[in-house]
Amino acid sequence: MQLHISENLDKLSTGVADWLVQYIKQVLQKQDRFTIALSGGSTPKKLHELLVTDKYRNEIEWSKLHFFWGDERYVPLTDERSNAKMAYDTLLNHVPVNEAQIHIMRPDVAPEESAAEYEKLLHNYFDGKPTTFDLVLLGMGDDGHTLSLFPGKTEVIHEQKLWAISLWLESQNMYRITLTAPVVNKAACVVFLAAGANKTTVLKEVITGAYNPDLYPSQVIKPESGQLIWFVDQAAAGNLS
Ligand SMILES: O=C(O)[C@H](O)[C@@H](O)[C@H](O)[C@H](O)COP(=O)(O)O
Repeated sequence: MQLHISENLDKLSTGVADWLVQYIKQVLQKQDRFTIALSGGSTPKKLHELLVTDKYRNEIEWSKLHFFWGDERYVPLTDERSNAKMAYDTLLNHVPVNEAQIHIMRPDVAPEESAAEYEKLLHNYFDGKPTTFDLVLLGMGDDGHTLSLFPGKTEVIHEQKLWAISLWLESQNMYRITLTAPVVNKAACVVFLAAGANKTTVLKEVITGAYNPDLYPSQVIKPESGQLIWFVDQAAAGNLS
């Protein structure tokens, strides 16, 4: 596991953007497609906004990237809570990609159907390959959740068969569609982004505490053969080093 600590979210985002450009180039030297699962939440926004500036935009072969999501709120694509909307608004509408490269978790069919459709899509892409996504970008909530694996949701946290499932999240009064640990843990590289003092305590528990994924679901992310990299700011890192 690698831990990169930056002074603040801006510097964290720049560090991730620099790393990402090099990683994409490295992967595309060996294959003609790069698969990335985007994270929801607010932390990735700054990274997305950087990637659409000339400095980074011109360094990436956008036509070779395929975009997936780690999880989605089951709300219309026009809803501000939609992870897909956030990605379109801050990234996908500003780079030369076409709809065939973008694979959303559909909010216009029943949640179970959307998850089942995504399950099929993922197997079409990754069955028979040594790893799944080239990169999974993840955030971590201040309760230690990642994707839509929330504390106490033991079935979802420990799902071992399906790669994509739907769940009812009573705390937010909405359905969620989420990838599960098995498909993420088969990725070639998993990157967590975490920033802010509200994550200090939980980050220390997740990274250095006893293994307790029912309380700290982010701990269930342990790539089998891929890299695990944390990009955090000093506020979240606290006295981690
Ligand atoms: O749909 C979501 O909410 C995200 O996928 C979720 O897992 C997010 O990454 C964390 O909640 C961190 O969110 P912030 O980046 O806003 O702190």
